[in-house]
Amino acid sequence: STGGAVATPEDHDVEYLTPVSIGTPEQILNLDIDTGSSDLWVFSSETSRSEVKGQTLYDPSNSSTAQKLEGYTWSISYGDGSSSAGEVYLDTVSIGALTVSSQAVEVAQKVSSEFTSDSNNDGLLGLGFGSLNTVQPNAQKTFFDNAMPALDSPVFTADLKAGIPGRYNFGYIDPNAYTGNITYVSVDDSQGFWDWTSPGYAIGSGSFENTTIKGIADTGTSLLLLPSSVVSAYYGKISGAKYDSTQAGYVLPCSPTPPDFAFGVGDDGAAIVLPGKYINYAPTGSSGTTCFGGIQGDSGIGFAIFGDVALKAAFVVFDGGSKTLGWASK
Ligand SMILES: NCc1ccc(-c2ccco2)nc1
Repeated sequence: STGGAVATPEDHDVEYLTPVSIGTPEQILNLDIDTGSSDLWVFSSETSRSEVKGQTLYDPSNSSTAQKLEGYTWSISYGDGSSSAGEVYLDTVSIGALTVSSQAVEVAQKVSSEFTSDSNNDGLLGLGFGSLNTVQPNAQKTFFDNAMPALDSPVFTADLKAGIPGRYNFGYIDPNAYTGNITYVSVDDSQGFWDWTSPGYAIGSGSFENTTIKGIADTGTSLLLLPSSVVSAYYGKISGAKYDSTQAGYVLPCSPTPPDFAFGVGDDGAAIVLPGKYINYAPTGSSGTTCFGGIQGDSGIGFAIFGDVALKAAFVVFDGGSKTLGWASK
């Protein structure tokens, strides 16, 4: 089997939302597919009314295939400080033509203000490794883990794009979605993440800097978070760029277009190039003169995060069979 669906960017590509069908008859919710976590949770009929503002709600009582897991609960908090918690059902979940008949659907009873104010986001679909799942008393499998045995190939791919819809596919690699070769690298799944090591970076037309950068491929994080030495080297090349403590990040003049940023993949010289315009993440004020940087520091996290700013420059294969990541330009 195979499947897939469109991934539509929200403002500034802060996140990408994908239609997911849940229950019988189908209830379609737009979920944030997140390779950095492993819970599938949704806004629901059980979500505190004061914490819902425009989201589509999954109502298990309207699904003939919903089965409550009595006594099961979940609670999750994310790196950005947001959180949610609730109870658990099993139901049929589909992404395009790919259906999992008994998927754990975690219904939110509480969500933090960040989710409440994100009116188009109806929940998250985690595609990290199973060890990150928060369901108690027994952890539940991700959609990918449940689907994998039936997939033509044990993979899913992320083809996110700047400002326009891209796609998540399951079970196959679309040869028309990328250019050149796919370079595969090893993954350390010991922390539950798609954790890999880049050999270094280059700024603009500059020489390649060999420096080990260990980090996670995370579709659920907006920015590219890198070691402070790399971030300082990048913004040091840009007149007027500075760390703004009020914005809690590096800001830069939106014009002229900043230099490209490339990160290495594998030991044969392959690299993914971020066009400089991807680093103009969003204007900080109404004038549009100053932009918030799409590359920021990873201090305090313990690893780099290759979030959407990086991923949207690549075609990425998440290989659950070999536990590798494949990177290609496009
Ligand atoms: N890295 C997982 C993740 C995804 C989305 C969010 C989110 C959306 C709205 C508010 O917070 N938070 C964390």
